[in-house]
Amino acid sequence: MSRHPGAGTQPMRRRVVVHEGTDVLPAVAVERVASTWLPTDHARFRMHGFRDSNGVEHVALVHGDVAGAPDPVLLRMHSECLTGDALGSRRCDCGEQLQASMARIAAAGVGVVIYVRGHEGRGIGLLEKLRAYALQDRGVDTVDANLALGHPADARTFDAAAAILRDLGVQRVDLLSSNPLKEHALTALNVEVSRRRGLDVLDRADNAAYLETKRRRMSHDAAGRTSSPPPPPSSKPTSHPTSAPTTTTATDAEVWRSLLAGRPAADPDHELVRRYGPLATAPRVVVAQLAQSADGFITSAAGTGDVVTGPEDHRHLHRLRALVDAVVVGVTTVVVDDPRLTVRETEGDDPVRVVLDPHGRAPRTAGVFTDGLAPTLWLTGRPDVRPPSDQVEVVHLAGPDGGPLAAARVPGAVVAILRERGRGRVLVEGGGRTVSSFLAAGALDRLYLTTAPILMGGGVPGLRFEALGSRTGIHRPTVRRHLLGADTCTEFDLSVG
Ligand SMILES: Nc1nc2c(ncn2[C@@H]2O[C@H](COP(=O)(O)OP(=O)(O)OP(=O)(O)O)[C@@H](O)[C@H]2O)c(=O)[nH]1
Ligand SMILES: [Zn+2]
Repeated sequence: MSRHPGAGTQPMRRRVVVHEGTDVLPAVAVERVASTWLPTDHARFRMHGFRDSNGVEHVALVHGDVAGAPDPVLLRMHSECLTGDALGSRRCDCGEQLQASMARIAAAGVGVVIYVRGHEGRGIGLLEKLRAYALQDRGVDTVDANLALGHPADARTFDAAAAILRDLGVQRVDLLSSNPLKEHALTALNVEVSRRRGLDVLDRADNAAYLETKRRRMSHDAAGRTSSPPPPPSSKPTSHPTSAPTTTTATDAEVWRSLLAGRPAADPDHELVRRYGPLATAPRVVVAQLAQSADGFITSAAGTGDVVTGPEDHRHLHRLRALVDAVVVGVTTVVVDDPRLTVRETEGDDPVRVVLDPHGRAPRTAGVFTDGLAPTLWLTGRPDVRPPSDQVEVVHLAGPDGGPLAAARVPGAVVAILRERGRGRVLVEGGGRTVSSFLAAGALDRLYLTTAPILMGGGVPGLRFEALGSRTGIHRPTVRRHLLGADTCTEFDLSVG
């Protein structure tokens, strides 16, 4: 079926030539050789295999109806990276970007991933990239390593990708990339880039220095930015009647600020708006977040606070904190983890910290009582507990007769106490028992349950509750799914039914 161009007798079915401006350049042509289906975790993509006139084979994953689409088509033009894409390397962020872009396109319903072969190592080839890695192991940065080996810092060309877009009938794209040079390359090849936005992929300890170098030396956007700055004059040809000016779009930071301000953001498609829009605009809402292994444990048996989910889930938790007025934890979490419960991994104000401690077990030396980072409410059934510092307000939980409050009534009482203090937006953050008790009491509007793809076999249990009053014991709320790196966050809407 597949044959090298010119090597066989079968004529090429399509040949697309891309010219830069009106110049006749050595153009790259592509031939569509095969089309099939590719079911993936994200969507069932139509997959087209192309061979370019240099003999390099590429694939395009197409979702939805992209040919002649009236709106710009979401595009990921992904440079081949065996180590990142196939082997899960943490030296770069390629694998995560590829998965995130497939998820994004699946969610949007329309889009294209072009997997560009021949781009390995920014165009220097796999083994040369490994030699560059070996230099980087000795402290050379990613740019100087290429140069030291006699290669340009970036040897990629995007003609084949532009030709594939033509073949697919795509003229206008929303580009998923942090690299402005990709945008300029497409524009120069007469593909209209209506905007460019980065993917919400976090730096990790193993790739932070590499990503920092790309930002400092290779003009990649700063973390979290998704802007489309105008291209540098030298890279934009003047003779381009068909290429429209690039529009600047809201950055992640701007979208996040509008969410913090409770304003429905302009772009309903933005990942942050999709994820947090409903929470940001509700004046009163009680949500919970819990992270657990696929078999339902939040930490090992020793309860030493090993975190089962990855950094994206961690950042998600900080975003939830920033969007609420109060964050509630059970006393065991305070005793075992001594958490700060402040907002550190995103912009936003710290919520008031609430310790739920029916028997007065929390140590007076706990950070939430002594660090002075944010006010704390200590909710306890023990009448003799006094505030350990000015930052702490003690509220005594008592039943109607002044005696201990029944466990099943505690969640409702907590919400009422917080509302009396003008704290209508509440996050219940842990541990497993506290979140489960709010769920079982019907006190939650939303539950974000993040599952890590790991099996623990035992440990401190996550969600455990009695069947929620349904006869089958199975409860099927409406859900939305968010991919957070390797983890999956399922958002249960519990406000109905
Ligand atoms: N030479 C070299 N190539 C690398 C290195 N790390 C990753 N790559 C290659 O870089 C390519 C991806 O480029 P990146 O700079 O990560 O990102 P980009 O494609 O320019 O921009 P994004 O669209 O935001 O991903 C892949 O082909 C990788 O194989 C490295 O340290 N040295
Ligand atoms: Zn990579």
